[in-house]
Amino acid sequence: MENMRAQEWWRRSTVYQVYPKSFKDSSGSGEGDIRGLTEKLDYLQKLGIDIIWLQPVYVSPQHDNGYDVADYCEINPEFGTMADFDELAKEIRLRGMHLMLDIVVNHSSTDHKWFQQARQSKENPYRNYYIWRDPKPDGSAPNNWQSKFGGSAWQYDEATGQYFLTLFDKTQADLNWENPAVREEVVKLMTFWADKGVSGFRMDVINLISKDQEFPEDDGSLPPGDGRRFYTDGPRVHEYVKDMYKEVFGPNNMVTVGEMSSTTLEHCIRYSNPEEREFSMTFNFHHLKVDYPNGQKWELMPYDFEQLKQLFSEWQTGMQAGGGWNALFFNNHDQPRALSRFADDGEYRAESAKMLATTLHGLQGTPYVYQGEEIGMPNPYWNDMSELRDIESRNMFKILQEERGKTAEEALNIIRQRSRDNSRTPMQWNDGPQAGFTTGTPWIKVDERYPEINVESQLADPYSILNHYKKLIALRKSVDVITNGRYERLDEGHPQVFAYARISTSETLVVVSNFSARQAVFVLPEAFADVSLEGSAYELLASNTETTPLLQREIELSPYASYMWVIR
Ligand SMILES: O=P(O)(O)OC[C@H]1O[C@H](O[C@H]2O[C@H](CO)[C@@H](O)[C@H](O)[C@H]2O)[C@H](O)[C@@H](O)[C@@H]1O
Repeated sequence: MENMRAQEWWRRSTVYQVYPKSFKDSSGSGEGDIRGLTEKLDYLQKLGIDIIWLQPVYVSPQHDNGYDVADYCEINPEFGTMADFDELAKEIRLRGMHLMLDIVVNHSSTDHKWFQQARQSKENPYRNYYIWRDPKPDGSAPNNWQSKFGGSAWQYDEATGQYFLTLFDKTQADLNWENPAVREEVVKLMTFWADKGVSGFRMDVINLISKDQEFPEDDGSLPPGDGRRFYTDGPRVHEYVKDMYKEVFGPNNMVTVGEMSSTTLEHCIRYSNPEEREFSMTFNFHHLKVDYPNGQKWELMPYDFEQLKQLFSEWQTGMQAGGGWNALFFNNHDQPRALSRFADDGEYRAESAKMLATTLHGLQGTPYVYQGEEIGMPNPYWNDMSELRDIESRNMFKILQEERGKTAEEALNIIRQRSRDNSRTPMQWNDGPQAGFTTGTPWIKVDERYPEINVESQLADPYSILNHYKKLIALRKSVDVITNGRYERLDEGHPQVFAYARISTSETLVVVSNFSARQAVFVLPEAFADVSLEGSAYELLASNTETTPLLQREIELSPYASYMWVIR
């Protein structure tokens, strides 16, 4: 396995996630596009990025911003043409970077020709591409499973008198992976993109593809009682993933990441241990639910810091022990900005952004940087619902009032903190009109703090958040212990500090971060008793304060201070 791992270049890589609609508009349409991304490749190369994860640019009615695909092998005209895509892929290759595409095959759009055929009649050859069930005798849905975007997971089709399954929006029909023809279609479409030279895939909610064929009622004995236990990491999922590896990922030597919704450590070890021949790595979301009271995303509470540290530690230790590999992230297009959620986006914005970055980039796994994170973009302030675009947020705004007894103001306050649109505002390139994102009217508002927070100003400042990211990305390539070191948590329930070590035979990395707005003192465990000796061989690799702190047993940390040292 060690030999196999050595060849896996992506273990030292950093991935940059591009939400194309908000990255860079080259045409003045108000929406980002492929050419806009091509214009910015030099920026990403200079940042040190190895892999660009491009979110869906396929033909789609855009009810869920591209996660509702109507044609898997054509480019949505709003994003450009296939020639634009080919040009992008070529320019990425020329810069020595890699392109990773988003593959969304738990479901397709109901606009897809397969679904349009399937709904014609029960006898149509495409009927079995989707999941259809008869109503209960009283005409209601086949079971009580809930859509992740709110409401029943079943949609009634008047014409044929059956329900079809939609775990997300009602226009995202779940594909029937039990049908070998569907699996063949998926291999075919992935082969199409592999043949175009893409280096890998990010597989959307891929652990939901195998459903319990009994489709049982969820009796609520296991929270959240919405049916997910019957389709999450389901009965045949590993078989299906292994087939994709055999047909596409393996032969094309691809880097792949599976997005694993509500998953377990045991399954993620199986998905990402190279001996299993499934994925290169997995995303899990447990650490991003530490502010969900009783698992409820649409209720508010301050985040549980101890739980956050425990979850990181459990996944670091568990994945190491089982030979799995983590995709490391604090931000993505579905999450509010981590800076506003876990730290301070006001007075200590710069310190906070660097602290979160240092904490994450010292861990084992492959780090993902979500556009705007590298300049410390915070959640924007939403004045009212008319400013929001996300389908989930709009559905939930209604549900919170109609079914959960919230006033409009309470519902808006929840949406402000939880909405996926928090991370979807346009990338802030400079302090010009619309932050340099578009010459037109942006599809979603630009955060008003852009004159202060933008790429251009941070490129010019050696101490900027952007340059801090650049340094961390480079360190992963030069300091071996960051890739291979054993993880050990160092703080024992410290109320403000997260501290850990990464240990190999020749190096020890120490990362200490203050997650609070107060001064903190942290004492390293006994094993580090001798590190403060003058002249001992340690080096400060990353810091977010103006001081150069000594590595000694007792470490003082100013608000949101964070340090990374290596001892050799
Ligand atoms: O919160 P989890 O149950 O662990 O699920 C993880 C995320 O899954 C969904 O995200 C992805 O699929 C959606 C449908 O294709 C798409 O809308 C989204 O953009 C994808 O990333 C879910 O929407 C997210 O909220 C969860 O975080």
